[in-house]
Amino acid sequence: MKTDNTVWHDQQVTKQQRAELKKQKPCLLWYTGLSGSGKSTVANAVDALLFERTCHSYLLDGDNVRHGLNGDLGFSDEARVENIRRISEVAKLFLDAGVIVSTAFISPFASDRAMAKAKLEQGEFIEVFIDTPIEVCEQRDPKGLYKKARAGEIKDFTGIDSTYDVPESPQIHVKTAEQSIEACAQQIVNYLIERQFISS
Ligand SMILES: Nc1ncnc2c1ncn2[C@@H]1O[C@H](COP(=O)(O)OS(=O)(=O)O)[C@@H](OP(=O)(O)O)[C@H]1O
Ligand SMILES: Nc1ncnc2c1ncn2[C@@H]1O[C@H](COP(=O)(O)OP(=O)(O)O)[C@@H](O)[C@H]1O
Repeated sequence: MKTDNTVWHDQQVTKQQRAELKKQKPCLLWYTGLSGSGKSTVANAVDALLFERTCHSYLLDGDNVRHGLNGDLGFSDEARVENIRRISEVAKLFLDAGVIVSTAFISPFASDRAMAKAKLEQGEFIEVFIDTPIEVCEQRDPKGLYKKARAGEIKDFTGIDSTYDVPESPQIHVKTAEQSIEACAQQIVNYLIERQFISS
């Protein structure tokens, strides 16, 4: 619970100085898509390409964050809202440190993605829609979760009995059923170069 007795301290080293040191413009690549759409795979491939280019990046991945920071949260609508709220706050801290951040969460609700965007400066939030038809996700089923959801063993499964709001105007639209993992990752890195978040 926030109290009235806390005061914001400006830090001596600024976000801009940190970014200049790293020779990059911090931003948040916000991956969103169904389970099995390819968020983790593509985000990891992008992160590896950025690392190769000596960029300072970090990936917050849904499954991993749910093991620690958000280990107390389930998959009700309320829990998902709190999950995204915490992630967006953590991502903002990373941006303050001058880092290029990727978050790979289903983040099914448009209102939560808008909330995450609103926390950042103009242009920093880059919505990356990993657009993969549910039939393809279900066929891939890398964790066997669709099978369990169809069998009624998992409730509130996104795309089956829980909502996914399709992004209306994502900055980057990635179709993993039509392109290789490498091509998807390169599409995102090209966007960062074109918008001068990183140098070519
Ligand atoms: N009910 C239900 N619905 C959707 N997903 C489920 C569910 N239960 C467990 N899982 C597994 O949890 C991963 C999704 O976690 P996220 O934190 O990305 O979800 S959310 O953004 O809060 O909606 C998701 O990971 P990904 O497959 O990587 O998306 C699943 O492995
Ligand atoms: N072009 C592609 N982009 C991303 N993933 C792909 C692609 N083609 C096949 N896949 C496979 O789809 C699966 C996606 O799983 P994952 O990345 O865990 O998705 P999510 O994080 O969205 O749940 C992986 O097994 C991956 O190898």
